[in-house]
Amino acid sequence: MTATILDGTKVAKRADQVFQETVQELKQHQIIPGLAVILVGDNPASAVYVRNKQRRAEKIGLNYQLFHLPVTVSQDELLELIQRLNQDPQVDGLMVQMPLPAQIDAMVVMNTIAPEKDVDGFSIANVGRLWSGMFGNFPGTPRGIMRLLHEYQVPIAGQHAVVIGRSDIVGKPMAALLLRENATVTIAHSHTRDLRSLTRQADILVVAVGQAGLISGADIKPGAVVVDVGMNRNEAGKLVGDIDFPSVAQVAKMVTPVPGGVGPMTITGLLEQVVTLAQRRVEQND
Ligand SMILES: NC(=O)C1=CN([C@@H]2O[C@H](COP(=O)(O)OP(=O)(O)OC[C@H]3O[C@@H](n4cnc5c(N)ncnc54)[C@H](OP(=O)(O)O)[C@@H]3O)[C@@H](O)[C@H]2O)C=CC1
Ligand SMILES: Nc1nc(=O)c2c([nH]1)NC[C@@H]1CN(c3ccc(C(=O)N[C@@H](CCC(=O)O)C(=O)O)cc3)C=[N+]21
Ligand SMILES: [Mg+2]
Repeated sequence: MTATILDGTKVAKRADQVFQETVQELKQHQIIPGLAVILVGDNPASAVYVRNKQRRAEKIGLNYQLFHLPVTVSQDELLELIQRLNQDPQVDGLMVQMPLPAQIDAMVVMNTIAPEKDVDGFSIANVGRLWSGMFGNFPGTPRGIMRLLHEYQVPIAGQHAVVIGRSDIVGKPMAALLLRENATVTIAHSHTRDLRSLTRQADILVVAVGQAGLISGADIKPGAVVVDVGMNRNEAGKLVGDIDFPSVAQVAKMVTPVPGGVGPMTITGLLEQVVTLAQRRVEQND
């Protein structure tokens, strides 16, 4: 058996076409959805993601603004910029690229962004909304993954989903979204005993650790759907995920590649969030 590839690049392109049409319609209401991204310092990986975001945002017609601050910026200066953008009616969505330099407290930053503009969904208001089943802004990666699973009509209700990783930006919100759609969810992390006995029970396995080759074909249930969030560089400098793709593809029903899987869908999740916020602006005007 060889697994079907969950093609994030293809699904992301299709989503962009839909978003582009929605943005055109919004423009007839004199609304141009705005996304502001704050990048601090010159982390090379962040530069790649921010460039990808900009390309996609401009393609669908968003008013995209990048604020690139030096690595030495003070926390107060960063907070002042956030407060100014919180007030700016042109800005529907505002995000600060992670990671941040050591002099800046990411928790304070995330909770200074107005919750209604917090398109990453990192603020405590949005985390609360996520876990209590309300409408809110939710992180791009899990949002994008849910969209990918829906596109391929992966059943979720009643399935056993195992999420490896419990970070605030991937693992926890992933578990919350799967739970909201009635999966039975297990969250594993570095203290989990006998990880493999859990992964072998998963109908849906999401791997978000940051360790190349963590999961191989022998660790999964035949016919499972495997989502690889990991992004690692191998010895050759090539981008690889957390799974041993060739062996997993022999056993799984569906699997995401790296690159071209979750990465592009993360940006889709973000753009979807910005467009949704701008649509609400129209509804409020009507
Ligand atoms: N494609 C995309 O769009 C994105 C990709 N990523 C990538 O996904 C990966 C995870 O990112 P992120 O969540 O931010 O990472 P974190 O480092 O914040 O979290 C990693 C998680 O993995 C757990 N873990 C570590 N080792 C093991 C192990 N041996 N067995 C089981 N669990 C383990 C940790 O457990 P504990 O909590 O106990 O420490 C932690 O919960 C990274 O490779 C990152 O680059 C991230 C965001 C978006
Ligand atoms: N505030 C904040 N929000 C985030 O959503 C956020 C963040 N900080 N910091 C870092 C992580 C990571 N992330 C990715 C975005 C795009 C790709 C992406 O485009 N990946 C492509 C290409 C990658 C490449 O070529 O290097 C792919 O997988 O095919 C990956 C990862 C967003 N994150
Ligand atoms: Mg990917």
